[in-house]
Amino acid sequence: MASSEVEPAKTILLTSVANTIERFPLREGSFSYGTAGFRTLWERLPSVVNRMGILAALRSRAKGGQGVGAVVTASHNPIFDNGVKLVDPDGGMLSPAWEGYATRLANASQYDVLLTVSDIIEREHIDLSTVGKVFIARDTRPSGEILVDGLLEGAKAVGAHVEDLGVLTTPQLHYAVRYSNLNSKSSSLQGYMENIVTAFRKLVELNPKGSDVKIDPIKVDCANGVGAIHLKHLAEMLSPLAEYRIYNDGTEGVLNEGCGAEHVKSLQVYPIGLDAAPNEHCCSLDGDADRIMFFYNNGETSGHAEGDGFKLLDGDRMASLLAGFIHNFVLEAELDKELSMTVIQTAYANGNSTSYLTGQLKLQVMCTSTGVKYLHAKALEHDIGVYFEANGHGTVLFSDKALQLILAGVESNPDPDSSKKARSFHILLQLSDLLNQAVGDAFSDMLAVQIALLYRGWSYIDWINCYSDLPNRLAKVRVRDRSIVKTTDAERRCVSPPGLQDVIDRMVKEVSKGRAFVRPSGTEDIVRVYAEAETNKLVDELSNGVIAAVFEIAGGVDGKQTHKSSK
Ligand SMILES: CC(=O)N[C@H]1[C@@H](OP(=O)(O)O)O[C@H](CO)[C@@H](O)[C@@H]1O
Ligand SMILES: [Mg+2]
Repeated sequence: MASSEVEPAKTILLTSVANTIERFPLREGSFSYGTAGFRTLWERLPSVVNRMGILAALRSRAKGGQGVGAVVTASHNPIFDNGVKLVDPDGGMLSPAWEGYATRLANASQYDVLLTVSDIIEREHIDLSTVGKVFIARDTRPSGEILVDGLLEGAKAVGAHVEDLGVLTTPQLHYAVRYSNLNSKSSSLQGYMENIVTAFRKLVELNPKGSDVKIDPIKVDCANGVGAIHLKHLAEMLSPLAEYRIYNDGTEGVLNEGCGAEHVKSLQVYPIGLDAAPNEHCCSLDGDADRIMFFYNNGETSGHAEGDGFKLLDGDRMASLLAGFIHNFVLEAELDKELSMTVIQTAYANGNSTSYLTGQLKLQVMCTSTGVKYLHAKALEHDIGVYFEANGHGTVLFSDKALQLILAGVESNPDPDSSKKARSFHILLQLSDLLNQAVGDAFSDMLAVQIALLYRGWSYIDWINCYSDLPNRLAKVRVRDRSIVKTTDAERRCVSPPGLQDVIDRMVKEVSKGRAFVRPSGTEDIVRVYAEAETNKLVDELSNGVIAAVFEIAGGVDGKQTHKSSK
């Protein structure tokens, strides 16, 4: 574009931005684009969401018009919260370099919005002759419909074509964005569904034990959220091969209230309305279906009615099951010399899961900071990257090199029945289709776990018997200013406030298998304290000691702690 044309184009764009933001006045308070985008009470969000529409369109134009996504969701949080998160053209989280723009835009006065937009156009060398493309989706929150209007307006004001995909799970939106920019798969919702259904069916057929097997039915708590809508459809497509019994489908209960992945994980109790008979396979999705927790009732009574016999299989368990399962086929396909495979965890992974992965399965394990974007980025550095947060976010990524080698193996061994090696190539290919390559996805994770258990002939009991979790505690401490707490070494060590880490080190040294760390939450105004040790007694001592130290050294407020749970 000739430079003389730039200024008028920019003036038109800024006028259009000025018009849209005027309709969505800034609310009180400050906003920060954190681990999960922006999240707060929905009434505070109209201006933020409108500005994220503007930013999504700018991001798309900066990427030469590739599709970008914006999803309106507050995941596992209460129904009156909402949020907005942007999705990059590869289907992953917004580039960290743009998170700063997001925060700046969200807090800017009306006038500063124009300056910020102008600044982004200059810095990112945005060619104003490109047209942007923005995909929008939302979860089932009633406020979503209102907020989406602002998002739509913002994106259109910056000259983007907007496609409102309606009520989708967060991973479905990530998938749509990714494949709208790649031509390898259909990016439509139907395309998403057919892709995982086909991969699942083929994997059942490829089972080395034969395809005439019974898949254990699974009870799925959908947290009264968007997962229920799409799981109903998925269940119809997979019937009668597999059976999904849907609970908390949103027809009666309230989103995330007494149910969902966060509820079962933090309280270690069954979701409301789901009666788990001993050893029945169950799981819980969160409100936007990007994470999943598995659980069962082991039949023991503990006098704690809500959680009697409750046994949780979390993200660490998924990492170890799927990593071991996939590695086995990598070995059988004789790809282990050519492909690097790594499991990525965060500091919240139970120490015994890490020992199992490295000691028993002989796999490489790496640790990153909390937040899917960090795990995802690290996974991309490897040919096969298995990443899971303990709380159930995660997937398995296959590099282009891995896919090429697997495809070449399938092409030179078209008959999976010809050898174990041949079958392994076919299985790996289908697993790479089943597992969402854009982001962690409760549906594809659930189906992948079912396949791994099916092939192994395992129940949840066999799965849980791989290792036993070290007793652990996760607590929240409210402090005056959590930004003074700074960490290093993938958040495992605290460098500020001074002296805190020394105290933690001294306490950890005193307990067998002790480990503890503190970090400021990226999503709540609190400091998180994690501790684990060999016994419940020791972990309580360690956890309480560290909580007290944080309170004293980091400026605690509101009593010693606000919340504590065992994982
Ligand atoms: C200990 C923990 O579960 N932390 C969660 C939580 O982050 P915090 O930064 O700890 O608030 O929310 C993130 C976004 O959903 C999720 O990625 C992460 O795992
Ligand atoms: Mg979620």
